[in-house]
Amino acid sequence: MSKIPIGTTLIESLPFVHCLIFEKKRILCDYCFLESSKLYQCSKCKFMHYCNANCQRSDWQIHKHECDKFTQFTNNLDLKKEFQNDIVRLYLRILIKSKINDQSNISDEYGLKTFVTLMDHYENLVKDMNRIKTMQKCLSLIKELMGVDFMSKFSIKELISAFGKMVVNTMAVSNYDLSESVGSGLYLSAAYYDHSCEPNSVVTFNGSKVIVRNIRDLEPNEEPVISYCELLMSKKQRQDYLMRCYYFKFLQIRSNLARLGQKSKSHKRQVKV
Ligand SMILES: C[S@@+](CC[C@H](N)C(=O)[O-])C[C@H]1O[C@@H](n2cnc3c(N)ncnc32)[C@H](O)[C@@H]1O
Repeated sequence: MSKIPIGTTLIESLPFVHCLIFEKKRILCDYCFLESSKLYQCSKCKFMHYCNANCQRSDWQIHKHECDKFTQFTNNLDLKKEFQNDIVRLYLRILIKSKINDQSNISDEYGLKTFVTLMDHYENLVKDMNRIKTMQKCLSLIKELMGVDFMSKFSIKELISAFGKMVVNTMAVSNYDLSESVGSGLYLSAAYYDHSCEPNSVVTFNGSKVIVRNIRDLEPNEEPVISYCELLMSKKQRQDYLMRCYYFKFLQIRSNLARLGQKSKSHKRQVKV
């Protein structure tokens, strides 16, 4: 096995689910997150905007389950306001894709993770009262929008696990120069990569596509690692942040030896939950 030269694209893939931040609606396409001088509104719900028919078609697999329900926003402005919160919309999309579309065992082209194999930190999450309150609030809004029939398709355990997978694995999607956040996305294989405060790889985005590249040569069997946090924070701040958001105490890069035999996997920025 030879070294992986610096700058190699380790992962370039579309999200499992993603959601444009509300402030960027009518500026960026809801599917590809790219700017367009002309965006076409979904004629039915009038809530989604796409740059072309291809993007609308690609999003339809999920949007067809929301579209009818989003029409309520015309008469229920309070509910519309609640759904400006990206976390609620992303959570709804995760529930649709994993269960209603039955995609929980499907991986992306790299095959490192499926929705089923993502970490959910179930035991930590159920003890985390702040996140549980946020989850309950999201669920009551999703129930109001989607109805009891939709909710009855999920067990409590599935709802908690899906929320855990969202908060532990979702990346905040930035624009091309990482200067501002444009949305959030759950990327299956990129979610395989662990955190390091001395990362050997970085995450960037092209629209809603994630791109992971190594920033130095990687030795054979060396795991790509990315940073989950702002590296300018003090060590204590980083440790607190990683514990609060990802439920682990960062000491050092986890030993590659412990990983031999696993498939090689490779910045993630936390969405605010
Ligand atoms: C997005 S997942 C990373 C992938 C995970 N290792 C897996 O195989 O599914 C994030 C979780 O991985 C674990 N993790 C990531 N980096 C770590 C590190 N440097 N030390 C200990 N645990 C880490 C934590 O449990 C964290 O919540």
